[in-house]
Formats: sequence, C-alpha cells, structure tokens
Amino acid sequence: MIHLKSVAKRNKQSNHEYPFNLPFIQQFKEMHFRYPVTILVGENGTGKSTFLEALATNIGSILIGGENLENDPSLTPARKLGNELKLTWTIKTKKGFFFRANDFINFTNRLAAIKEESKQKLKEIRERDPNSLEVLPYASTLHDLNHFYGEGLEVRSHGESFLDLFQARFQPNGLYLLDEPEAPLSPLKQLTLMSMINEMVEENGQFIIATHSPILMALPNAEIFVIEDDVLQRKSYGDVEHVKLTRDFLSSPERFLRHLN
Ligand SMILES: Nc1ncnc2c1ncn2[C@@H]1O[C@H](COP(=O)(O)OP(=O)(O)OP(=O)(O)O)[C@@H](O)[C@H]1O
Repeated sequence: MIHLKSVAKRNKQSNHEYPFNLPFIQQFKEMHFRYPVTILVGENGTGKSTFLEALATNIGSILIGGENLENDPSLTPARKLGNELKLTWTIKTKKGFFFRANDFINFTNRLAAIKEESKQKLKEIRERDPNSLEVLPYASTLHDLNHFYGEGLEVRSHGESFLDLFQARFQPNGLYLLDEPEAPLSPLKQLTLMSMINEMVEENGQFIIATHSPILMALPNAEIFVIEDDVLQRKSYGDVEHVKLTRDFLSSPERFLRHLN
C-alpha cells in the first residue's frame, strides 16, 4: 500500500543556511513513492537524515526515542525544510513512526528510568497506604511497559532490543521512516528485520528507509534512489555503488587491503 505518494519542494528564494544549503536539498524538486518500500542511499553527509527528518516533521510522525518532534530543538532546521515540502497522500495514515538509530540508546535509557521511577513511586505509596488508588497510574505504566517490551529493552543487547522494539511497535497500515536501522544489527538480524518489514508490507505498511546496508537494499517490493551528483537517481540493486563495492571487496579482500598502507 502506498500511503504517501509524493513529496515536492516548494519554490523558495535562495537560502544559504542549513539545511537549504545542502546541494541535494537545493536541487531537490520532487520524489514519487511508487513501491511500498523506498530505499534512500547516498554517501555520508549527502543529506539523507536531514531529508527524512524534514519529511517526519511535515507528517507529524511519532519520533521513537527522541523528544516530541515538535519540541526537539535539534530538529529546528529540519522543521523549516519540512514546512517547504508539499506531500500528497493516497490515504493519510497516523500510524507508524520515525526511527533514528542514534536516538535508540536514549530511548532504552528513558524506558529504564521511567520503569525505575514507577517502581519507586509504587513502593512509596504502598508503604504509606496499601489501599491507595494513587498507585494506579504507576501500575498502569509498568503494565504497559511489560506488555510492550517484556523484561525490558534495557536488559537486551542493542541489536536484540532494536528488533524487540520493531516487533512491539510495527502495526498494519503504518508509514515508517527508518534512518539506518541496520546500525547495531548482525547480517543475520538484518535478515530478520527484512522479514519483519516484509510482513508489514503484506499488512499495508509503507517504508522509507535511509541505509548503507547492501543487505537491506535487497528488500523486495522496493525502489532504490541514490543521491549522486547531488540529485536523486533511480537505480537497480546491482548498480548501486555500495552493492558493487561490497561485492568486489568480498570476492577478493586482499586486492583492497593491499592499498591500505
Ligand atoms: N544541525 C546542523 N547544522 C548544520 N549542518 C548540519 C546539521 N546537521 C547536519 N548537518 C550537515 O548536513 C550534512 C548532511 O547531514 P545528514 O546527516 O543529513 O547526512 P546523511 O546523508 O544522513 O549522512 P550519513 O550517511 O553519514 O548519516 C552534513 O554535512 C552534516 O554535517
């Protein structure tokens, strides 16, 4: 299912501040989403995260692990760009989220802190008055955390907790913006993530994923856009530089290693 059909940038007088000064953003006119999965590839620093952030602010996505999108000061420049984007929808969905690998550690830390605080409050209230109804909100928070995340994301490894999170928060009919979700995942777990994404695609999910992973780039039902020479270019899997380089490297690492010294 394609929820978000396209994004276009409104014409604007030249602006020399970030993010409008990024060559890719300057050149950007519009982009169409024709597949349930859109993969965004580009060298470091080309502006993939910035672009996803701008999209997320325009959409009003839930930001997993960060501040509220509207309040997060680090997103002020992206919000300005987001305001200049015009989105067209098939059906606008409120389901889904924006996920940046970098926020994730904060997220697990915050969950752990909320859990600890709720336990502490419960204990204090029960010591004061075993029958007090004041316990209810804290008991409910603990119940929800256990329901969603079991033992706790904070006691799992980064990769495991990533997958737990996706498992807990993916739901049908959602629009998911994922920024480098492969970050802590082993190749095997990247395959697990691919399979979760496939399941959600079957359930009318749409994904826009910025990634450097040649594994994730192979997702079926996907269209790959590469930021090259400052513009978006559609590419087939085998023509993506990340894929070619990885393939060449794996077929003969020594050929590359010889040039490292
Ligand atoms: N708040 C900011 N102020 C000024 N420049 C910024 C800001 N955030 C990012 N940049 C710059 O904008 C450029 C694009 O950054 P962005 O993180 O969007 O790139 P990216 O394509 O996602 O890179 P990577 O693949 O390394 O994650 C970079 O040169 C970065 O230094």
